[in-house]
Amino acid sequence: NPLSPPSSCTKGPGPVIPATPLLSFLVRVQETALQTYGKSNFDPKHYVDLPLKSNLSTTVEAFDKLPKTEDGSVSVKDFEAFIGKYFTDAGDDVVYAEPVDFVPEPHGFLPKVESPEVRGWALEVHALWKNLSRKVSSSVLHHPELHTLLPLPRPVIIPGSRFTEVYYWDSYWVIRGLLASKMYETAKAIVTNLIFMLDTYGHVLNGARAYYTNRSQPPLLSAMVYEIYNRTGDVEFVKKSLPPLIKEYRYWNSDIHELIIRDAEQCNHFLNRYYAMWNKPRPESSTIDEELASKFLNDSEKQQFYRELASTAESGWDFSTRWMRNSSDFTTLSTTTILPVDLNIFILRMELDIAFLAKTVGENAITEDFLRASQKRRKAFSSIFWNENMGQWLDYWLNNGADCEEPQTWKAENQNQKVFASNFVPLWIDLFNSDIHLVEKVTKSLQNSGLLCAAGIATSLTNSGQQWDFPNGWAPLQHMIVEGLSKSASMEARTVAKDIAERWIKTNYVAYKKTGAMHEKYDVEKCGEFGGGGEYTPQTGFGWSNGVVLAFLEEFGWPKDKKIDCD
Ligand SMILES: OC[C@H]1O[C@H](O[C@H]2O[C@H](CO)[C@@H](O)[C@H](O)[C@H]2O)[C@H](O)[C@@H](O)[C@@H]1O
Repeated sequence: NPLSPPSSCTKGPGPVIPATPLLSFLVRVQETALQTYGKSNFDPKHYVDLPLKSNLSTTVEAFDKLPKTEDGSVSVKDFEAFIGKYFTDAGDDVVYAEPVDFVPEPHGFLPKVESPEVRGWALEVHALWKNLSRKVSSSVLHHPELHTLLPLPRPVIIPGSRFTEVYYWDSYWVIRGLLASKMYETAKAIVTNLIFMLDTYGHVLNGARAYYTNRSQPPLLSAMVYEIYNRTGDVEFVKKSLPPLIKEYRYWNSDIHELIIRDAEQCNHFLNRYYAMWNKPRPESSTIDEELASKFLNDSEKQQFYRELASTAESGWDFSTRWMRNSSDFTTLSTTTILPVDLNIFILRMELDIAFLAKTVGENAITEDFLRASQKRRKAFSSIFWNENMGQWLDYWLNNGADCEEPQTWKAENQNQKVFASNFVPLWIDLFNSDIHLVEKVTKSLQNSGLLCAAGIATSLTNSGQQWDFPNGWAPLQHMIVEGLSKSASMEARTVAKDIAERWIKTNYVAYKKTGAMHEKYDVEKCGEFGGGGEYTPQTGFGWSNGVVLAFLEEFGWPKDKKIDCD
């Protein structure tokens, strides 16, 4: 791929970004906390989010002196006294920031929402941007060594609850909502922060914490810049963003994330996978990962499993049977040997966005290069991911032990024929949704897939207890599929899009009225119920859900007399 950096592909164990001394110490504190309190209501992330009051060495010394029993536990009294003396509360270093562009009812807000009831709720959701707006405290800026929270120059919108830092892919849907709320400055500030991370660490981090430096998340920075430009026409913003976007493109097409597949016509395709630069337990979930890995006796198997866990977190779908070779055995997680449909769609979108944005600022040579790259990837979608019988695009499984140097030959049996919402994400891209015959075929396939439920699109058909599986529905997945279908010239596709959007709006509304909150995920089998499963308790707030509801209400509106309760 001529747009990729030169390959420095090496065989053997992959790269690792070392943890900071503070982070390694907080993982020890987390382990002791688990021994001390036990598993019930234990959230490991809490301990790696604790800000230090003073320097690390004094704190470590005090920790080492705590009287410990043989199993590593400390008395609750001693542990609490230690935490109180040496740490401020988790979240103390993330402070409220008044959004500069928030007004209670923006001029021209959701013009198609005529129902007073729905309008009232939409204004409450809009007001949640104020609750979720944060900046780093001055201690983070002046003493970053005391915090795992990373210093960022501008305010952010956080997802909410335990997620008190900005997240990469969440920000795309947060921004879609902010644009409906006419909060353009807040939207641009988020992008400025993500670009700051890209400049500082070489990639946009999963989130703004020291424990996320070893991986990214689904790459949607170019899509954020595109949407903001589309609303504001701010050419200066595009000029500033273009070089970082090209830098990010190179990151995703560098050796660890890029592989070559040779199709039946002997044509090579450069495609991408998730791959974290980490081979230990995820610090934010260290106690959980260690327990999960306990079945492996051999160190190199353990390290590979830890890399799979972190790479799955990079995918944003943590966790799901989608990444498991055997869907009933979590330890068969194999994310690094999968070419995911959605990741490759995000990179195709990056190519198209960069081509468009470069044209906007007169960089025609860049436009040409990126259009060429997008045409190649478009072909790869037909040869590698498309399955004509199913009318869906399927993830492609690499042979075990894949390395980046040797092209692998495409085999039909390596397409994962299980149904996931991600199989329909290509519809989001105009190259696909503008083809009416294709859209009609894929729409039929979606209708027959089993994913369409009473309250939205299910993530998969497998009820595994993982959060990115049935019966959970996630706002980003609803949005990409609905937006794709609704752009099509096919009447049938547009009707399906509107129907899904209405079901999703209803379930968000009814759950909000019942619980007083917007939720991170919903149960698509039961209208008005939030989702569950996974390694942490269900969270509220919630950035991307708010963004998608506002974007749907802006697009589809709500008539004056239409009911909004669950039928
Ligand atoms: O602490 C466990 C994991 O939590 C995050 O993942 C989930 O929340 C994110 C924020 O809303 C979301 O982006 C992701 O899709 C969710 O699965 C975090 O991103 C993971 O890295 C972390 O291990």
